[in-house]
Amino acid sequence: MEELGKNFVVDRVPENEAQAFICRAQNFHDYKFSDHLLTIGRAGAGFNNIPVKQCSEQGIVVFNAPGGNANAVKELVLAMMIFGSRNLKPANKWLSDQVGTDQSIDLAVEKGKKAFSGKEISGKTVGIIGLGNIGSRVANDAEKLGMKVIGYDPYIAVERAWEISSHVHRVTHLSEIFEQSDYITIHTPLTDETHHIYSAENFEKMKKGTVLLNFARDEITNKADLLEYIENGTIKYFATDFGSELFYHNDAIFVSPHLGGSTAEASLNCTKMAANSIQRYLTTGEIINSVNFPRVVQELNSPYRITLINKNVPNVVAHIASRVSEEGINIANIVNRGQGDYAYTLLDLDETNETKIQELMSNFKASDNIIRVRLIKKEI
Ligand SMILES: NC(=O)c1ccc[n+]([C@@H]2O[C@H](COP(=O)([O-])OP(=O)(O)OC[C@H]3O[C@@H](n4cnc5c(N)ncnc54)[C@H](O)[C@@H]3O)[C@@H](O)[C@H]2O)c1
Ligand SMILES: O=C(O)[C@H](O)COP(=O)(O)O
Repeated sequence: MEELGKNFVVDRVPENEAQAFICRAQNFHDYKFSDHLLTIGRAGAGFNNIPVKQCSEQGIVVFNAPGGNANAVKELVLAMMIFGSRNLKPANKWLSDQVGTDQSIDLAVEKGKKAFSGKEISGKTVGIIGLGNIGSRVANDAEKLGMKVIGYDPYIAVERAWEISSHVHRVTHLSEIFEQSDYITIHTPLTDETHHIYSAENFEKMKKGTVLLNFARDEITNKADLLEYIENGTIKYFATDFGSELFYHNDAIFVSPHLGGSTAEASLNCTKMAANSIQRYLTTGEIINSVNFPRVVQELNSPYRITLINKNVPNVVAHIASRVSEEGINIANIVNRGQGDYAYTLLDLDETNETKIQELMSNFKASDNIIRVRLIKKEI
């Protein structure tokens, strides 16, 4: 992988000696991370497969690839809205059950096709929950396809808000999405708030014949409630990226096997983004696109940089500064940023004496509240 540069080997070290993992959606919740592991790059958007809290406690910086697969998901979602509207799943099943000559099947088709007459998406209302990298793209393109678009996202990022067409109407209550939409799609992470958003309480508010989509996470849907509201005609069609035995033989449900982000383009984008973040972190200590540590970018102009991951408690910076001063070293630059319970420090030193630097490192390693210490030597 060229993004990692010549100083890194890929796949040729035992797992418990690796400094970095790059992964997709495999579950790490029961995994014991070795002390060698410094970072994990999730080559995708969702990171609920990674025990982020545990990683923070161990000083492991977790990166994801925001937006890297957003176009792929958007295209599939738009396709699935049309697929559901045009009854293509039951129509295809009906057609494949026809027997006879081409001529007799043609006759049956012309007679029987009216049973599958669909609806156009143009002019209809789509409600989008979550206007991040994917939701904002779905919103803009649905609008271009002639739809009226309403969106709900109480935590929308400023950059995303700027990118969204002024024709997209933002609603402030989730219930408005369920009450007003002909199509509903969700593009949020799985959180306590989004868990089972698709359940009876909200289905009850929907128009009869709504097309519902879930290409975010399985646990967003309460499956028993979903089947009940398909049965009573409220939900005309459900398209999802997450399978269940309950779904496979239901004509009103289409399931793809977690393919939203599975295109050649998205896989390459995400892997490159994760590899770039990891490479930058390992070689410069800088952090971009981390899900558990703040963004810290600072050019290295000194012979040595020490990076510290510490608990976000009072006096840590003062403690760092006094340890440096005790060694008679001059600080060239210091950046400290906190996020939640943890903080990250880049400490650039005007010092070339390696013995002094190593003593300082040992002091830091022995300090309370400092979880991880790394030394980076400026390449000349
Ligand atoms: N099916 C797939 O293959 C696939 C691919 C990519 C992402 N995903 C899923 O889609 C999710 C979204 O991806 P993204 O790239 O757009 O992420 P993103 O972080 O760019 O956007 C998520 C958006 O959801 C919003 N949000 C969070 N909680 C919310 C809530 N309770 N109500 C409304 N909005 C809320 C956030 O403010 C943010 O704008 C991912 O977390 C992942 O679970 C699935
Ligand atoms: O969150 C994501 O990016 C998607 O769920 C894609 O997961 P994948 O990398 O396993 O395809």
